[in-house]
Amino acid sequence: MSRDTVSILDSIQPSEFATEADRFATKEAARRLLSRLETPFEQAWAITFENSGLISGLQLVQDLGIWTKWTEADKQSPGTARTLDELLGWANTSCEPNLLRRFLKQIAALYYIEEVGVDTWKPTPFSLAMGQKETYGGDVVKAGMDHAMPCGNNLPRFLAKNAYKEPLDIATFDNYRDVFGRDFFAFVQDHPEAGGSFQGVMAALTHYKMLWTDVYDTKPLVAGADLRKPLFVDVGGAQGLDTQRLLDRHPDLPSDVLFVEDLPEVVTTHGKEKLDDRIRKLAHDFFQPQPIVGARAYFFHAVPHDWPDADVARMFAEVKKVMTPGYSKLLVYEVIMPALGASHLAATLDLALMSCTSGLERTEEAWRGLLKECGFKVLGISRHPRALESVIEAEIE
Ligand SMILES: C[S@@+](CC[C@H](N)C(=O)[O-])C[C@H]1O[C@@H](n2cnc3c(N)ncnc32)[C@H](O)[C@@H]1O
Repeated sequence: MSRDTVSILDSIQPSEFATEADRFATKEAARRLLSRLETPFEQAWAITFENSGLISGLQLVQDLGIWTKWTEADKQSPGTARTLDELLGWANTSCEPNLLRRFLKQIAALYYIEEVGVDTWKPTPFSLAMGQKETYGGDVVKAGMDHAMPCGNNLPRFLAKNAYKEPLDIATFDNYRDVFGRDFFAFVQDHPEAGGSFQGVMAALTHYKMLWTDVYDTKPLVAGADLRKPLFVDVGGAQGLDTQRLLDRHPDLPSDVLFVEDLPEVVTTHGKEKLDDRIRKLAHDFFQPQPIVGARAYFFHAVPHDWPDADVARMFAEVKKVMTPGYSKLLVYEVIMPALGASHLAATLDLALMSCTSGLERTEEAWRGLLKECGFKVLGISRHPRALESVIEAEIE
């Protein structure tokens, strides 16, 4: 009975699922299964010691340049097993063989590479993604090292010494500043490596999440627009993926109606994604006067959630000043936290925000209250059962 169960579980492959929703539902069931099968000790050990060793190993192999070389070599000869000597030969600096071996043993024991003989491993889709820039897998791991882990490590002590208040004031009470001496967005502006890993996570998440154009029907927005004026301003738009998606949905849009705004070093340094030439990128601080006046839509995706209410009110006030009443829309593509059954992605993001930016994921009630306070009327909320986020459409009240 038990052997049959093991072989059935071992035989399940992602390719057999008809839809992404089926794959996801089965993965979640497997997670629940693991939480029933693991002993409390196994769970505590996995959460702490396994993960801290694993993330160190993944980063070390990345620093040595081995993931990239392995992925390149695998394109020539897919699935080939590689020996320790071959992997060491790809390293960009010398490394003691037994040092690398010790890390690879743990990475294999946790199934992120496949051990097929003594000192011999095959890649997995995960390890190949670590070596491929376009997947941003390496950035997600590095951002864990740069931001999430040091901040998470500090958070319980920080909250204890601040009498367990919710951190909602960046200027006076911010965990990131407690760790790094400056708030998150100030710090990443002066530290391009840490800023780059954060931008990589953003891009990875945006690729992973549902297209906003599948959650919100963009046709009425475009049909009702005067295309002699700006159409869409993606505020804090990072690499511009959401603007590209709007253009993909409406491929006949003219030049000079689509704008992506972000901090100067994001616009100049971290833009890895290829955008259509019709999209204009601008360096703009959203707490300063908005330069694109009278656009049909000002779009904020995963931007307000980085900030407490007082700061969101300041950024919304700048767009409100240039919005045309009755024409311009405020579009906010954000998590709406349910009272019951938040997904682990939404709940984890919420805590990452608390830990790194004094931000938060908001409930529908909190969103409605905040928008009202800022002088906006909610016209509708577009949701999709499989989407992490919803699009709140609002206009000037
Ligand atoms: C969580 S990311 C979301 C990025 C993008 N909208 C997305 O969903 O992928 C927040 C973005 O806000 C930008 N940002 C932070 N402070 C800013 C400011 N004062 N002015 C403009 N952009 C800012 C960051 O650089 C970052 O790209």
